[in-house]
Amino acid sequence: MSDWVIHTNLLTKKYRKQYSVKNLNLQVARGGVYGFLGHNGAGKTTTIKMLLGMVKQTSGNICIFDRNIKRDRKTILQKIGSLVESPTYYGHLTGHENLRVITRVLGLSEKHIQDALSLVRLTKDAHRLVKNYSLGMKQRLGIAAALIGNPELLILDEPTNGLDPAGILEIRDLITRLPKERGVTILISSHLLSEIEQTANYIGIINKGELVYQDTLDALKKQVKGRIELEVNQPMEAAHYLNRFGWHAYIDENKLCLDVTDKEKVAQTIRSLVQGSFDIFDFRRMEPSLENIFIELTGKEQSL
Ligand SMILES: Nc1ncnc2c1ncn2[C@@H]1O[C@H](COP(=O)(O)OP(=O)(O)OP(=O)(O)O)[C@@H](O)[C@H]1O
Repeated sequence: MSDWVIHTNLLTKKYRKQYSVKNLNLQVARGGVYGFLGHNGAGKTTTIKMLLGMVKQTSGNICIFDRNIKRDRKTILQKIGSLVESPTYYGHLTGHENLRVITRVLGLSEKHIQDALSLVRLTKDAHRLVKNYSLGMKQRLGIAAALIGNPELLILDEPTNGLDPAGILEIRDLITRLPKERGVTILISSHLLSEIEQTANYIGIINKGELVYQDTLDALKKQVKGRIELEVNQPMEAAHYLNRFGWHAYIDENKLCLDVTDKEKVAQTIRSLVQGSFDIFDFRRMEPSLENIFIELTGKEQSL
């Protein structure tokens, strides 16, 4: 058994001459939450639909549970729960009745319904009509439906889209609990870094169909540099002056900048500037931001 629940090799989808997904080598580890991040139109849904066999790849391979989707599609899909685009439900039925429709099709028992409702914390509201549910509750019902066959892998495409802050919190809580309580592996897509950052331990960033980053969230954080910005009387001269002492100062919007945030280095920089007789009018410490890295990797023109 490999470490990967999902493993794709050069996965590619072309619509006419346009690549939607290009040479994707996705590696989703067992038991964790994989955050699949990218701007709108980056190729997340297309990738997810290929994983679920809803869209046929142009080239490349998909292995899920160490099986090739081309050969073992049915066996693989039996172990996956998914929520792609908005969940479908009957508004005139209760949450419980909606799930019963699914268990009948799958030949599952009442216990499965109770279990799924309890996981998404909808037991109390199970006998209310779904048309009276909040958006967050409807989304949780969609996830309950995805969980009903006790899947090993849960794939959620932008599950918090359109939800209010309370709804987002509900889904976030659920995504954090499931791997711990059930050992489920989760792949969740989003265009919001802040969303993925809260729940995922592994990150894949897709940009214009290509994977531009894939590693742990911690590794991504290590790439993040903070910086200091100083307003000085002669910024260009000050940068040259500092660089003669081995600093890497640069100018951004007429501010003198250095990619340092640790206290000792900040103090040394200011001391050097004072010794060089530069006037310091203003000083700002810019804390490291994951968002900056995301923008760097995916292009500034599409900032979040
Ligand atoms: N059936 C299709 N025919 C032609 N082009 C398509 C089709 N489906 C998707 N695309 C194109 O593929 C690219 C990736 O779309 P996709 O929906 O996978 O992106 P996404 O990252 O999921 O974004 P969003 O969150 O907006 O859905 C887009 O340029 C889209 O227009």
